[in-house]
Amino acid sequence: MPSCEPWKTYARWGQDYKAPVISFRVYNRHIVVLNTAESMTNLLEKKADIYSDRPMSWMYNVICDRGKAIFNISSSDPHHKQYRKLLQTGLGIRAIRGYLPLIQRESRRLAQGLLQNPDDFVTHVQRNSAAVIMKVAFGYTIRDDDPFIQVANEASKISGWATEPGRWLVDHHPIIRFIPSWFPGAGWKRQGLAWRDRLRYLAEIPHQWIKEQMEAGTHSESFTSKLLRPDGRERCSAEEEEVIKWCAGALYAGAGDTTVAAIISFILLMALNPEVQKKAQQEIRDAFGDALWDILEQEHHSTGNMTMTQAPPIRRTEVRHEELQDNVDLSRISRLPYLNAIMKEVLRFAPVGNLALPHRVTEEDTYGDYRIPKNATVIGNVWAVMHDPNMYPDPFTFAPERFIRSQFTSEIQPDPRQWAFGFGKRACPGTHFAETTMLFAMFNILSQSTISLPKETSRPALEYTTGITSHIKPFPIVVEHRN
Ligand code: HEM
Repeated sequence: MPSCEPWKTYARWGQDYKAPVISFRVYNRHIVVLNTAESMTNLLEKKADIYSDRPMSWMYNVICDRGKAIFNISSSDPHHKQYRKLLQTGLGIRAIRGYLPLIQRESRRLAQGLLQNPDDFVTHVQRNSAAVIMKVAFGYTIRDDDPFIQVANEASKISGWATEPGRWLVDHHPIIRFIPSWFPGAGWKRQGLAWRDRLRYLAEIPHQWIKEQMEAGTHSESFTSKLLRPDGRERCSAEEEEVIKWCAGALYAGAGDTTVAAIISFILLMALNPEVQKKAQQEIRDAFGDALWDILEQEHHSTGNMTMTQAPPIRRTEVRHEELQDNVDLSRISRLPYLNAIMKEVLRFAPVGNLALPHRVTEEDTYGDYRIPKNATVIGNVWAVMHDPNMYPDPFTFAPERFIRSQFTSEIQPDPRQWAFGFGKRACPGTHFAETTMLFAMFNILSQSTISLPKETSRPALEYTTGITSHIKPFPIVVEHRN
């Protein structure tokens, strides 16, 4: 399998064979790649009943005991429905309205961090995402070098190693999972069992923390605390608690890398597209007038010499924040048309999940002349659709105008969110949350600063990271206070 940007190779194979669907084998596994929007809709959406399972990862699901996590669990397991219901409520539009002040506060902190220390922009973006999701999931306020972040990052690293495609023979020859761990050559099994213990331990840390806070009455309300004491009951059952733990863990796992990747790509794309940036800044000024600018201006002068480790004094920030809320209806930020168009174009131009997550088909099926065997791994090539010139003319140009009706464009191009967030019964339950986090980060960054390339540097060629999530590889940028 191609190890670098495989989505581009799959798209090229599709073009070479003039086929919307390509397939190949890796050991004994049948892989089917869907390269067109039509094939994805016809199979992953319209036949979601048979296309929504996940391929089995024996190393991760069984040896590391992660089969119950929402990302891996079978869609026929009743827990999957239960998880999705809880997450859809916890991440739905109504719940998000309650998180807006938190998202706004952390986005402002991100924008200030960028101004103070632009070289570390990736760290600021990671901190922003972690701060929001830890507060939402556990009511936990993170600090710099926070131990909980290290816990989450370690779990994410182990998960990455244990699910690396093609690395573990047991994924292709599951019979060897019965080999005892002491057996010569069974180092992989000893490694998997060690990871299982570590992952269990790491998942317990935030869960035990919130329980202790609740006992002591010192917690702030969060996704976990609300579910642990449902409908005024003193506590939930042990089985319900297990479900809550898996769901809360999914929040960090789902939000951690994804929104970070999207915001990093946004920042770099703003440096390369000054006209787009200017237009968005004008839209913000037109929509919110001078009240917002006065507050930001005062804030800039009072925090001008601050470093990131010296966070703004909480009381003053809170007061300003309330002031801002009085003057700005936060939900209006999500409705700015050009900002929304930029968000869609970031998701299209540099998709976060180029191959989404793999699905498994549970029955043999046909699509046109193609036979799709039962148990095949089915991959939607999101990148191929987002760069299909028939859907998005001039696909390698960053142009948010594609999504805005005007006198120059007769037709709006398709909304890329229908592919960016996956398919059928496995479609991302964090969509609204992700969009809100992105829009608020974009709004605050553009309100406070202008991003550009360092003087006298030429425009860098774009390169992308390869992984389950992907983003544009960072290059040097300049962030200046926006006058
Ligand atoms: C820009 C941000 C994001 C993108 C592009 C994204 C994209 C995706 C994609 C492509 C999938 C796989 C869907 C499939 O298998 O067809 C997925 C699944 C998932 N995402 Fe997201 N996601 C984002 C943010 C989030 C956030 C913020 C959360 C939670 C707070 C989240 C939670 C999840 C969960 C729990 C799943 C697994 C769903 C399942 O297997 O049933 N995601 N996401």
